[in-house]
Parts: sequence; structure tokens; C-alpha cells
Amino acid sequence: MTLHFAQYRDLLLRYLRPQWPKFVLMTITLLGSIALELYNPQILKTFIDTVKAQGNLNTLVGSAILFLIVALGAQIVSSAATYMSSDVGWTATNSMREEVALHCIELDMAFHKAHMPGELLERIDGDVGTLSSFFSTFIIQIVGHGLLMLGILLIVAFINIWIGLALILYSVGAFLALRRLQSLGVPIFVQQRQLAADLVGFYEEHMNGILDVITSGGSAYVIRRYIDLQRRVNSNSYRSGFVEQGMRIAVTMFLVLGNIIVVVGGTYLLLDRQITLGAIIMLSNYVMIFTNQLVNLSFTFNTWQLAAASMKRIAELYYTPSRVQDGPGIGLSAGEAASITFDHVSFGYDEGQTILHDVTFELAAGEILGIIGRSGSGKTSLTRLLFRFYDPTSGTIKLNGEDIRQANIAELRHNIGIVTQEVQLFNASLRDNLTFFDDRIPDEQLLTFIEELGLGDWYRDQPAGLDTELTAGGGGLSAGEAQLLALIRVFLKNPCLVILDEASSRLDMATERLCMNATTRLLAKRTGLIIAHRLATVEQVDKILVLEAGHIVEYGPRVALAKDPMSRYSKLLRTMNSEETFA
Ligand SMILES: Nc1ncnc2c1ncn2[C@@H]1O[C@H](COP(=O)(O)OP(=O)(O)OP(=O)(O)O)[C@@H](O)[C@H]1O
Repeated sequence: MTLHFAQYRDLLLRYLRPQWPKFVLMTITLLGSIALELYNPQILKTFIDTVKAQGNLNTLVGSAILFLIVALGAQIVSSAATYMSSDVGWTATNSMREEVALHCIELDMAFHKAHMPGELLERIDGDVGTLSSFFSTFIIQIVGHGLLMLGILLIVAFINIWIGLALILYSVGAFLALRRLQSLGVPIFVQQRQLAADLVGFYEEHMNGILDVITSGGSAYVIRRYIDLQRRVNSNSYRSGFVEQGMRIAVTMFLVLGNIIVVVGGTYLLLDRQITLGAIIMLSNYVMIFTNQLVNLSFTFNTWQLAAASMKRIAELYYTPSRVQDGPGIGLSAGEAASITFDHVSFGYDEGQTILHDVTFELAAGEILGIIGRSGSGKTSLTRLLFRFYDPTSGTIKLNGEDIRQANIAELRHNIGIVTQEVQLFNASLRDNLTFFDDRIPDEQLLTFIEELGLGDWYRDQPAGLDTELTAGGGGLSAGEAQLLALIRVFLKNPCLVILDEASSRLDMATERLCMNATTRLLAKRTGLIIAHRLATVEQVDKILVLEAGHIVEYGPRVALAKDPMSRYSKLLRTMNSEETFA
């Protein structure tokens, strides 16, 4: 993605602008510390010239004390400026982190399919972290040290224009050389961050599927890929190391050159009686501070490079538009059943691919549709479109007669409840697992829903009630119990539409009965879509839809289809046991 300078600027200003009062305070402190640093060598000059002229002892002691006070003051004020700069940097980047993370979550599923969570984590946490350490030093390094160097140049030029001019030439040369080295480094550092993100993505992907990798005998292949990736990371680190080293050598050379300018120029002027010995010491002091600033800049070179690379990648992420755009809203009311219309809907995950072909059906508010089809026929894809994880390639989906492209995505998703085969559990209490950590939901409400769903007895078996600790991945809970939990979650949401992706494996009898009861209550007065893996699941539904390779091959009222001996549904009823799972 090609971004313009204005986009980077706008992105930075968006987060830095609210910090302006702190920024003003920091600028004042920074200017104060620069003034003190510039003033100190002047005191040194007075001191040395007074010694040389065998001047007054009181003047000497006064100068020495003033020197100490100014040096100490400069350190204190400079520390305060550094603290404020860090504060500005961290506050700004924390808001950035929050917004970029939210933006990522709201991006469409096609984006998430192309980017592993580990990679996004590296961008949101790693890149924003790099940027915040950059901000913390940026103002101090660039503005502070830059102004200090400028002040020194002006003072030196005022003392002697030729030494001043030589110092200007020297700093221009140094600046150009630094720029050149920087431009050599940027692509290497961009690649370094990308490789780091790839590595995190790789870990994440393979750790998630570790059991499959081991059982399928893929360990050697994974290790080979890992070594290859690590080899690329290492070779890139060598290259960035070379650039950094080159930078340090260049800076040391500039340091020597700066001193040569002062020593040669100063000695000539001293012999010509144009300046005093104190002035030479002062000049040498200024050049030392000047070159120290250059060294400081070189030490933060790496941070600069990484920050430039991070900024580029954050901006790319930030400006990535979601393919699914928010609409003004379609006025869905919580808990009020909504009608569903699929009007000639076609869809594919990738360009040129069609998973759903011209799907058309209607479901009145409060009706329940059972979707039957072999694995891979497109049942899940169909429900994903309702959530607007993707938009159809062609055709329209309507809720209550309104195109869901006009829906506000948060409103839409809040009004659709789903229970999938895989229930996501967190390392947290039963309460937090039910409320998704929303502590505004009172316990009484949870308990009422649990009773209403007929799960009171199950709940009373939980050792610490709502405080019972669950573990991520469902450790300690049976598949059926996890399903129950998901049903309570949906009940809490009070949606207009409920999607149930039935578990393909059988639950134990008792839990299954609990699930069935809870499901019946959940679907009462709501519109429902049930993805069925067994005929038993659709025995009570109003309509049946049979999908085959993304095509609707049958659709109609269940009772009518069951009566029609030619229908696929009735053939299935004749040929399959109601508990048998579809292939
Ligand atoms: N995220 C995805 N990206 C690309 N292709 C996908 C994606 N998800 C599913 N598919 C493909 O779309 C087709 C339909 O898959 P879908 O999951 O909708 O079928 P399904 O009927 O729900 O299957 P199952 O009963 O096994 O869950 C399959 O060919 C599948 O490989």
C-alpha cells in the first residue's frame, strides 16, 4: 500500500495533538535545559581567563560555584524534560495501540484470513512499542539536541566566523552522511520487523496445531521451515548490525574531525591574539558537547530506523479499509424476531471462486430453518454472511426487509446469537465467561437466565457457583457443558436471530436433554437457523433447506417435504437413522 506523507502526519497528529499542554511544558523545560548547557562553557571561559589574569579570588570562587549550580540545574531540568517527553510518547502511543487494535478487530474476515493473529499482535504491540520508545526520545534527541547544536554553531560563529563556518560545513557533511546511512538502513529495518512478525505468526500457527503436526508426522517439515525462517532473521540482523557499525565508525570520525577544526583554528587565533586561552577551552567544550549530540543521535539511529519501519507498518494497518463497511442501521430491536431474506446470493472467499450459488430463500419472523448438507456444502459460509463477516459477491440479504449492508455492524452482530461447535472459553470465572467480562451485568440476571433455560440443577453442581474457575480451551468442562454455557451467553444477548451450529459429535444423554430444552426456550419467539448434522435435530423446525456444493437443491416447509415421497428430505428420512450423522 502506498501512503502519502500527509497520512503519516495526520496519524501522528491525531495522537499527539491532545497532548499539547504537556508538550508546551516540556518545550519550556527543554529550552531551559538548552540555555543552561549553552551558558556553562561561558562560565568556564570567565574562570580560566580570570586565573590567567591572576584575578580576584572571589570572582574565581563565584564562577566555580555558579558552574556547579548551572551544571546541576541543567541535569535536573533536562531530566524533567526527558520525563515529560516519555510521558507524551507513552500516552500518545497507548491511545494509538487501542485504536489500531480496535480497527484490526473490526476488519473483515478476508483480512484476518490473510494475517495470522501473532503477526497482528507483533504489529499492535511490537511496532507501537517501538514507536513509543522513539517518541520518548524523539523530541529530546531531535528537537533538544538539534537546538543545542544550532546554539553552539551560532556562538562559535560569533566568536570566530571561520571556525563557525568550518563547523557548519562539518555538520552539513555529517548530516548528509547520516542521511545516506539512514537510507541504506530503512529497507533492512523494515524487513527486520516483518521477519519478526512472520516468526511470531509461525509460532502461533504451529503451536495452535501442535497435536496435528506431531500426529501427522509433520515435525521435521515444521522444524525445517522454522530453521529457514530463523536463518533469514539472522542474516538480516547481520546486515542491520553492519549498517549500525558503519554509523558508529562514521560518527567517531566526525568527532575527531570536529576537534581538529577547533584545535587548529583556535591555536592560530590564540597566536594571533584574537582570542584568549579561556575562549579556546570554551570552544573545545562546545565542540565536545556538539559531537556528543552527534554520538547520541547515532546511538538512537537504530530506534529511528525501527520507528520509521514501525510507523510505516502501523499506518498501513491503520489505513487498511474494511471490505465490509458500516451502514446507518436498520433498527433491529433486541429480542424481537426478525424475518430473513436471501435474494439470489452468491459468494466466494477468494476472487473467481464461488462457494454459494444464487441462494434464494425466505424465512418469516419467528420461523426456524433447518439447514442440511454434506460437509463443505456451504452451511457455515451462509451464516457468516448474516454476520457480515463477508459481504456477498452478488445478491442481497435482508433482515426485516432491510438490506443488511445498511446495518450498523455492531448492532447487527449484537442482534444475532450463535452457538458453534467450538465454544471459546477463557481462563476466568464462570461469571466472566458468561458476561465476557462485562461487570455491569448483575449476578441476579445471570441466575435468572440460568433458571429460565432450565439449567438450575446443572448450575448448582458447579463447585463455586458463578465464581467457579474455568480454563481456556474448555479444560474441566465437557463439550455439552460448554454448549450450555454458549446457550446462556446467547440468552444474555437477547438477539432477534439465533444460529445453532449443532455439534457433530454426540453429547451424553443428560446434557443433550438440557441442551435441547435450553435451545427450545432460546428459539421460542426468535427466528432460528439450525445447521444440522443429524435428522433428529430438525424434527421440530418449520422449514428445511438442503444445500449441495453451494446450491439449494431443496427448500420448503418440513411437513410438506416429509410428506412428498419424491423430496430429498423424505428420502433421507427413509434411508437414514435420525441419530446418524451426515457424511
Ligand atoms: N475461510 C475460508 N476461506 C476459504 N475457503 C473456505 C473458508 N471457509 C470455508 N471455505 C470453503 O468453503 C466451502 C464451504 O465451507 P463451509 O464451512 O461453509 O461448509 P459447511 O457445509 O459448513 O461444512 P461443515 O459441515 O464441515 O462445517 C468449503 O469448500 C470450504 O473449504
